[in-house]
Amino acid sequence: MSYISARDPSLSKDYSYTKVRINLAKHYYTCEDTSKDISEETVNNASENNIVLKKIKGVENLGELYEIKNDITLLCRVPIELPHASNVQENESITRTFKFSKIIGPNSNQTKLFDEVVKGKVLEFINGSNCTLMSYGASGSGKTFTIVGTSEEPGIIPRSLEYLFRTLPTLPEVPLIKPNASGGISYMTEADCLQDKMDRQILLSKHTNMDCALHKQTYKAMQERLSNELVGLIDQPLGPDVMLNVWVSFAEIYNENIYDLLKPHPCKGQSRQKLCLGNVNGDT
Ligand SMILES: Nc1ncnc2c1ncn2[C@@H]1O[C@H](COP(=O)(O)OP(=O)(O)OP(=O)(O)O)[C@@H](O)[C@H]1O
Repeated sequence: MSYISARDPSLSKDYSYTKVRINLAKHYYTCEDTSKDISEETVNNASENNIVLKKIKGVENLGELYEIKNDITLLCRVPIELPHASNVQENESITRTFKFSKIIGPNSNQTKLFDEVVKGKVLEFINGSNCTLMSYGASGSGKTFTIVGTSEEPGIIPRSLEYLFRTLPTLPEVPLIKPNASGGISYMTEADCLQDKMDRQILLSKHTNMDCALHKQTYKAMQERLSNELVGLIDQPLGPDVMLNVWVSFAEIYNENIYDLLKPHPCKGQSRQKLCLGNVNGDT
């Protein structure tokens, strides 16, 4: 997990920011058979590294809309009452078959999802691999529920954080190193540490007391729920020469602009600073 570089104003001098657009469909491809009847010939193109999951939220008319053929095949029906494509007869229903790496059915829950899909990835991350998990779906389809969850049913973020921090050995209170924009690390001076501490205090004080208390209360309840979950095992015990620091970034993409959510809100009348995607040594 990296730290958003644009929080450091000095970086803009050293790096050229470019418009970088990636067609994610090419990377995260789920094969679709557009024929009207189910065909078993569809091919699953999700590779070992690109796992495409379909999570199905329980809704009343689920059976009319979806049929889970097996662990990886989903049949979707476009409801007859919806406007159809021009080449489809009236009263004719359309069905489409989609293949995924795995289908998480409506009877699954947050614990199963985390244990079956995410936990292994967090462990891989702890042991040195890069992992990305992206949640994509229409408004109201359950992204926030799945990723954040509730006090009663904590989602992927609180579960990952608890798993991460309970698996790692105790971390130093003062950070000594920090990721930089070129993918390396920089050592922090005493002044950097002080600045970072002040940034954190400002960030937390910018919430109203009510918000802050509510967030803490919710997270505490989540932590209590997760306190009996098993921790992971680090591949190799860390030697005395290994230094561990954890940094997180939290960004929002809104109307095609990227904003750092860990940067305090600007004063009234000022607009939020937009972040740019940068290209450093060929990496975005
Ligand atoms: N698996 C689930 N079980 C129970 N309730 C769910 C589930 N998934 C979503 N919900 C409920 O459905 C509603 C919409 O879900 P949510 O807010 O997570 O959608 P979203 O995809 O984040 O929407 P938006 O993009 O508009 O923010 C919420 O009330 C949420 O609690």
